Amino acid sequence: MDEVIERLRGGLVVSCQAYGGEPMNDAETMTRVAQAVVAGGAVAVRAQGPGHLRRMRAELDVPLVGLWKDGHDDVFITPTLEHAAAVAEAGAEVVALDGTDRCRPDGLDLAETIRRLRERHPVLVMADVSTFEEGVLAAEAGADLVGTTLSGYTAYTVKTPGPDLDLVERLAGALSVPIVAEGRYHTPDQAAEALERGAHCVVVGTAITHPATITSWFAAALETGDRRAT
Ligand SMILES: CC(=O)N[C@H](C=O)[C@@H](O)[C@H](O)[C@H](O)COP(=O)(O)O
Repeated sequence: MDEVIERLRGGLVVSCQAYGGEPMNDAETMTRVAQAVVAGGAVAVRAQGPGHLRRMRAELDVPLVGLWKDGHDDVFITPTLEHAAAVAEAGAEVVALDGTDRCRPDGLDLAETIRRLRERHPVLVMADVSTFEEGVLAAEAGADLVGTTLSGYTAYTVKTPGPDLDLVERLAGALSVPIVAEGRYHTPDQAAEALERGAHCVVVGTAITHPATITSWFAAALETGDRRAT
């Protein structure tokens, strides 16, 4: 498993996810997207749901960072031990789960979730956190990697337009586990800066794999028309 951490070092992990009833939300399409990002240089793929993960595991050679989203509010990223076990059984080498210290739906705390998951599966655990304090607690709870994924997505954090690079730098300065920079990395420069500020690797999702959002950025810029002569 140390080998997986080494494969991630200094690299780009691309999150290949579609949501709800979106047209690209099927295992076949997301697996093709994942193959395309690997061809472009992604060292690993982050993906959602046992069905997508199983398909990707059969067709990709890179490590999979797997999660299972359930719900939208509070704890929704791989919320319970059973979700985590299903992600591991689908073939993910790294199980990404909510690493905040909020109550989990199955009543287990993070340390117990990680301990019981490891009893069942030889996986790495990535704790998705939203604050520095959560990152410290997640490392103490046994997480192998700590990601800034949830900064801006909890009730007590602010969603800045860009990534939370300060959180990356603080966590990297304080913890010995690898820090994964994730959340609103929209440009290559931002991703490179995360590595300079101590990240072990960077996860980019929307800006590479979510065409509806990328298109909306361009469409909005045309609608504003600020640059057009009046
Ligand atoms: C908060 C949450 O639900 N994040 C999810 C976690 O897997 C995904 O929806 C994000 O796309 C992923 O974190 C990558 O981030 P971005 O798409 O900003 O590059």
